[in-house]
Amino acid sequence: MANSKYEYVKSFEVEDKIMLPSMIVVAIDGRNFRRFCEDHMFKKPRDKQALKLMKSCAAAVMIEYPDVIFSYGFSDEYSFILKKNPSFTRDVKGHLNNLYDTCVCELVQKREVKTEIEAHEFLKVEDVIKYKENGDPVKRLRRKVMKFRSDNIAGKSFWNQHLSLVSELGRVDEDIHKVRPEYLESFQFQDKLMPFTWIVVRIDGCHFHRFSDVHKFKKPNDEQALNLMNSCAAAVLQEFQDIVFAYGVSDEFSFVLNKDSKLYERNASKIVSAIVSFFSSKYISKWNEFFMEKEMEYPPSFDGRAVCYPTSKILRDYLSWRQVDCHINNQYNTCFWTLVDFKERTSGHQNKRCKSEAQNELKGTQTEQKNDLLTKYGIDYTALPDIFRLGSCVFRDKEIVIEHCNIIDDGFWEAHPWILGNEPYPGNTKWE
Ligand SMILES: Nc1nc2c(ncn2[C@@H]2O[C@H](COP(=O)(O)OP(=O)(O)OP(=O)(O)O)[C@@H](O)[C@H]2O)c(=O)[nH]1
Ligand SMILES: [Mg+2]
Ligand SMILES: [Mg+2]
Repeated sequence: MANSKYEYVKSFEVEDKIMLPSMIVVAIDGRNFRRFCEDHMFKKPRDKQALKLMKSCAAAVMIEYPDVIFSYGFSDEYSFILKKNPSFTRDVKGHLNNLYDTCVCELVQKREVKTEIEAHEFLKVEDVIKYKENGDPVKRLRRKVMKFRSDNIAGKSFWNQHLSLVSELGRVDEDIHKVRPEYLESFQFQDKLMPFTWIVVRIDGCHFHRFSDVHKFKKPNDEQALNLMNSCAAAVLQEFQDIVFAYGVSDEFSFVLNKDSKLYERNASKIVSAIVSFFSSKYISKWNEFFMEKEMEYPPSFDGRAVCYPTSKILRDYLSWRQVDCHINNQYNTCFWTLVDFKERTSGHQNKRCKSEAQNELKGTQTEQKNDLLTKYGIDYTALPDIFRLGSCVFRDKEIVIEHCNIIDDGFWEAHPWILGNEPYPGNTKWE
């Protein structure tokens, strides 16, 4: 689907792939975790249950992402090591070949060391990881995650004992404690975002096609699901004062940080991971507020990326691009599901043919033809709720508000000049 004069903004998305054949380590660390531990009365100095919870989450990460071959954690942090040539293609063949042992390590005090190995068998179970366009399931064999309690991962003997790791990571020649920390730090990927530019963090639900199917979201738009997304975005604005505006549609949200923001010294991974993680936690904790009668079958996850836009004009073009995309997708989906619904009702049964026929009928149609089609089926597109047609804006106007308005035309920005920093916030005497 071609998209408008605004599409040029894509050229600001810089390539941020990590050079091959580097080994990637993703280190995560609890944000403001001291407060979290106090609020939840964790035992001091170490809460065994909390450590177990961390360990169980790390194991879940390794099952979800088979490219992670080793992880190591203590306190509120975990490091995940990815194999040298990450696949990230979730096809069956690749993953059938990917059946190898992995382990999750947990640091324990020397006194507590147990040599016993706790092995969890997940083998020989096939999980459906997603569905193809034609509805066929894509399956993957579950992996075996081994958990070790060990104090000696800094010694070469540990590594050299585990042959499955050696084949992925290579043999270890030196004891790790002999390596200087400065040497290790020199490998840290510096991803500072350009100063004095608008930073946009766009997050997007991972495999939401499946998530919305499993949770039987209404088609093409589920208002409660969108309200949940909006409420999470409002919580993000409450938490991160540097975010001045957010725009959301479907399973995505774009968060705009103030041009002068110094959040995490403009370190991209930190900013993105903090927002994505906060948003995901909120989505899970707020679920029951929006879906009282629907249990969450499994927790969703989101991914994210940060892009810098040098001027307000380009930032606005970015937001216009997303809103045009919202319109194009919504119009298409409304037509598609109207056709499918009609075909299913008239043929008396649900089948794949209805979907492919609807797809063929819509191929190559322009806006006007789509509107005509909807009129034929008694639908006035312009009368559909704004939240579906325009997406959602979240911003501060004395308090944090959620609105569904046209952000392409000047009107919105003229009515809210403080968002892009041209005026102080309403009710504030000082500039924010
Ligand atoms: N039924 C329903 N589905 C929705 C709704 N909002 C989002 N979705 C689904 O979520 C998908 C979002 O699209 P994408 O983000 O491109 O696809 P994805 O499945 O999340 O895949 P990745 O983002 O690549 O992980 C849509 O294609 C829909 O299937 C909704 O309100 N109702
Ligand atoms: Mg998605
Ligand atoms: Mg999406």
